[in-house]
Amino acid sequence: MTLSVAVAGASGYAGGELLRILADHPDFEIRTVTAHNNAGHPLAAHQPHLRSLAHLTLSESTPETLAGHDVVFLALPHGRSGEVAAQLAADTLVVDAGADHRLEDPADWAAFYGGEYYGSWAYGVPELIVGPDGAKQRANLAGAKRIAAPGCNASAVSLSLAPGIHAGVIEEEDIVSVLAVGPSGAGKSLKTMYLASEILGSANPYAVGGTHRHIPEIQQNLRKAGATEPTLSFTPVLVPMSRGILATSTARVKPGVTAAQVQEVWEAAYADEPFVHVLPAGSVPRTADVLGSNSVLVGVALDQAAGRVVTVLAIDNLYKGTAGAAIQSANLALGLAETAGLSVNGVAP
Ligand SMILES: NC(=O)C1=CN([C@@H]2O[C@H](COP(=O)(O)OP(=O)(O)OC[C@H]3O[C@@H](n4cnc5c(N)ncnc54)[C@H](OP(=O)(O)O)[C@@H]3O)[C@@H](O)[C@H]2O)C=CC1
Ligand SMILES: CC(=O)N[C@@H](CCC(=O)OP(=O)(O)O)C(=O)O
Repeated sequence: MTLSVAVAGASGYAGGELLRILADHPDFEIRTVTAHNNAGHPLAAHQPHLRSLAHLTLSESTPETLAGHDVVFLALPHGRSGEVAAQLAADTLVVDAGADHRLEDPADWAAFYGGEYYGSWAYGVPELIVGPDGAKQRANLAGAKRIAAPGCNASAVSLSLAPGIHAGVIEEEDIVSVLAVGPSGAGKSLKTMYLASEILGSANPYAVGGTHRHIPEIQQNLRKAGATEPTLSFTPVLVPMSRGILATSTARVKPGVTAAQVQEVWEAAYADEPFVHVLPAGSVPRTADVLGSNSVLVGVALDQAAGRVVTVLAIDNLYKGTAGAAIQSANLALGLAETAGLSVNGVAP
């Protein structure tokens, strides 16, 4: 049976990537695409690379235009998706690419976002370890009607560290994550810091000093993996690549843990995962290896002299970091094959 789909925020980067994947998904038919200032325009004016969808026109992102679909994907600014989702039918599967439903503690929401708190939904990273027995988040997605897709950086760091936290081979305090990120993570809105003249030839740190909004989301994930009060220094650095995240995380190793044990822990955590691949010992990924795919590549090493485990993880922020996670989670919620419509193969060079 083909399921009808609406994508809100279809003129943006996350909306565009959702549409690109959904266009080739065997179980979905895209019926409605919506925008805000650009409502009324042909979709092709904003997503000219989506040739098979060139017949579609952008409507307003109202509850009325989004009603009557089996699945609604929201790729709207923070605050807006919470407002729209609250007006959608309870039996519609709603997947939010934004942050409005990710945080379980209203105090975290107030501290890092502010404004109305809309409550938390099932978190859209199926591969995350969320139970003391090693249970994965996919179990909580089966049959869900409301799903919060992750923050792309939060997903990268959480997937990097959850195996080590769960297995008890790393300390949960004094974690340090530094990420190289592409500007598409910030969306299409025009801001000076994302101009080509500011980005090309430069590496620009931002949200330095514990202010990034993904910090409470990562801590929430690490608690589910087994941490009690994880502390994390998190610094993203904007680099000149349109897509991609390379997350380098380090954490103190527990006494007596060997390099072979560290490799085994990460391999065991992701052994059966279709999209998360642990590289052989001594190998680390590049962002170029995952662009355009739902793949997560992670390399892990033990820095004996520093007494720290180092993980290096690469994802495409728009694919696995957002749209791929949203669609993979929707597949699980709907009882479809988890991998339906999603590719492990990237584009290169
Ligand atoms: N880019 C990324 O890598 C990631 C993005 N996300 C999240 O996805 C969501 C969309 O982000 P992204 O695609 O990057 O952003 P863009 O700026 O590229 O797109 C925003 C979309 O929202 C629409 N929009 C803007 N203002 C309003 C409004 N007031 N009411 C309704 N619609 C509006 C825009 O329409 P119009 O063009 O007509 O103005 C556009 O379609 C955000 O919540 C973001 O945080 C999550 C993970 C990663
Ligand atoms: C380059 C850049 O600005 N990237 C964004 C990624 C945003 C994201 O993952 O989405 P949400 O805003 O929905 O959390 C950032 O670091 O905030």
